[in-house]
Amino acid sequence: MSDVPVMLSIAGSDPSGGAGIQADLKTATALGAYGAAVVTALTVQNTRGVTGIQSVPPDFVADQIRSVLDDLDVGAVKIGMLGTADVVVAVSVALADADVPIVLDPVMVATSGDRLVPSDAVDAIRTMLVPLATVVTPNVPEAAVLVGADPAKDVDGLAEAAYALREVGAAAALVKGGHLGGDLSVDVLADADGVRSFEAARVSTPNTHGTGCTLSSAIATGLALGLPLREAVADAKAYLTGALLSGAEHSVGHGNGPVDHLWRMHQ
Ligand SMILES: Nc1ncnc2c1ncn2[C@@H]1O[C@H](COP(=O)(O)OP(=O)(O)OP(=O)(O)O)[C@@H](O)[C@H]1O
Ligand SMILES: Cc1ncc(COP(=O)(O)O)c(N)n1
Repeated sequence: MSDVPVMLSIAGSDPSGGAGIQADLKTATALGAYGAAVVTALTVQNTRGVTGIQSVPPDFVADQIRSVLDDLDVGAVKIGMLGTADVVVAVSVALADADVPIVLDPVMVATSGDRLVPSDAVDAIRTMLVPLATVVTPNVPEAAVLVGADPAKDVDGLAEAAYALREVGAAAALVKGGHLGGDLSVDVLADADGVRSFEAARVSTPNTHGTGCTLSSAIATGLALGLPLREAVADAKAYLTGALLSGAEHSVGHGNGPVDHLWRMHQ
């Protein structure tokens, strides 16, 4: 009997199914891992936006994490929306001694533009979680907030922000360029070996709900499967690009629809 690789997502719920833990579990499943999930917050959300947030008590989030880590052989953790500063603290304490790769998606704002965490939570993410991360995966505005600089305007700016995040204490940083526009969608990784960029043709589609969640959980799944970080990022980017291309052909909801997590099954 062989062990199943386990990816644990610690994130918020998106009841419309395209982002948050729902995206993470679909991604882990699609990529061949077992997906486990600790819920940190409930959102009232659909493809048009977020209209409510109910956070889970911090101790209850920590208890969920300990319960899963005590029992399952977790190969990698993905952290997404945390909701409040107290939940950030609880998650950092619960994970402090866990010997497992951590992918930190410092979720601050949804695709719809709705804010998902208050500003004191951002400070806690910077000081308590970034130093625990194997890789942190901010978009352009999130990277700017975390390093206290102007938002990147081009690929060189992505690299500068990625370097700066290593100074803040992340072992590696992947700054995502989805917000930069252009024919290519470029993300830049800074790790101990230097800088590498990951490019994909930009997909012309409104259906981008959940891209950030999907990329970070795909990276965590790759790490849980035993891939080195750069390979996990390359595979995750290819998986996300396929999901965007297939999602552009399918319609779910009436706003920014989701990517198609199960695109390989639909081919
Ligand atoms: N239209 C697109 N075509 C191809 N790749 C894209 C597109 N939009 C975003 N991406 C990719 O999706 C990932 C997430 O990028 P983005 O910078 O948008 O992060 P995010 O803001 O966290 O996500 P979201 O926009 O879902 O909130 C990155 O790998 C980015 O390059
Ligand atoms: C519960 C939850 N978590 C995260 C996001 C960000 O989603 P995106 O990947 O579109 O930035 C979201 N909209 N909802």
